[in-house]
Amino acid sequence: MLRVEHVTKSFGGVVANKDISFTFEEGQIVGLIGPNGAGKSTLFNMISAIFPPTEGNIFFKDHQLNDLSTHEIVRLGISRTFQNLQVFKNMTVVENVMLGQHIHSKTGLLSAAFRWPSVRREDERAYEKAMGCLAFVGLDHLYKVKAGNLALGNLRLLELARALATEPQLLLLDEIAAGLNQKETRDMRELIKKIRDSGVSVFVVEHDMDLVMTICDKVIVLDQGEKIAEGTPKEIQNHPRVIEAYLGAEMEEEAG
Ligand SMILES: Nc1ncnc2c1ncn2[C@@H]1O[C@H](COP(=O)(O)OP(=O)(O)OP(=O)(O)O)[C@@H](O)[C@H]1O
Repeated sequence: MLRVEHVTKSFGGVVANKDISFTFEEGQIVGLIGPNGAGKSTLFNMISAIFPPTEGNIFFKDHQLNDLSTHEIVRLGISRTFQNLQVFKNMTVVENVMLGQHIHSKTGLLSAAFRWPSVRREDERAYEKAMGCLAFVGLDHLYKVKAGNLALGNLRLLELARALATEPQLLLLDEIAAGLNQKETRDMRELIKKIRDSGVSVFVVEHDMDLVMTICDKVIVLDQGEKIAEGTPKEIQNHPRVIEAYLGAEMEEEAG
């Protein structure tokens, strides 16, 4: 479904991703982990066409993604959530999800928001679909509430519903469980499995190891921009380079 081939991304002198390659089979939940600054968000940003790789290629079902726009990526069937929530606080929950169907990137969402009255008139079906997505994540009862009044857990569900509204085949979740309490994290875990079971492949960047290790079919580990390991959760947990990378990061934090 997804092929990342020798991808490198440099920001000036900083090499955020260095010669990364892997494949992603359809129907899986794959985890992308690594210490802070390892390059996880950079890789997600390239797969969702926020920016292109400096070198290498990314393919989704044989479409090369390198030069596509975020609109085109969404149309191909890739959707994502962002680490920093991107909701319109003065709009209702259902309106936020409807906007997501029109466009997905930060700037795209903004321009859709400016066109909001016409967007709203445009499509009865968009409303029905948005309500369906809200029901799927368990947020339909709050459809009329202003997004600004939602607690964090529900905001994350809203982002998820909005990403699902574009009917993705591949869903990228960037730290979807960050800041959630134990129960919310457990519920999120079940929801991610439910998404996978509905036929959507899921790629998760996550710091919650428990979540990653219990739901992922495969885990890819980055450290300082390089892929240092790839395997089943069990293989990854016992992998010497992974242990070393995390211990190293912890020791750096303690020292400084
Ligand atoms: N737009 C940018 N300009 C310059 N440097 C960047 C940019 N984006 C990321 N970097 C650098 O690239 C490296 C990888 O960052 P990235 O955000 O991809 O890591 P991460 O694994 O997602 O980290 P975290 O877990 O803290 O979110 C870091 O050194 C970061 O400072």
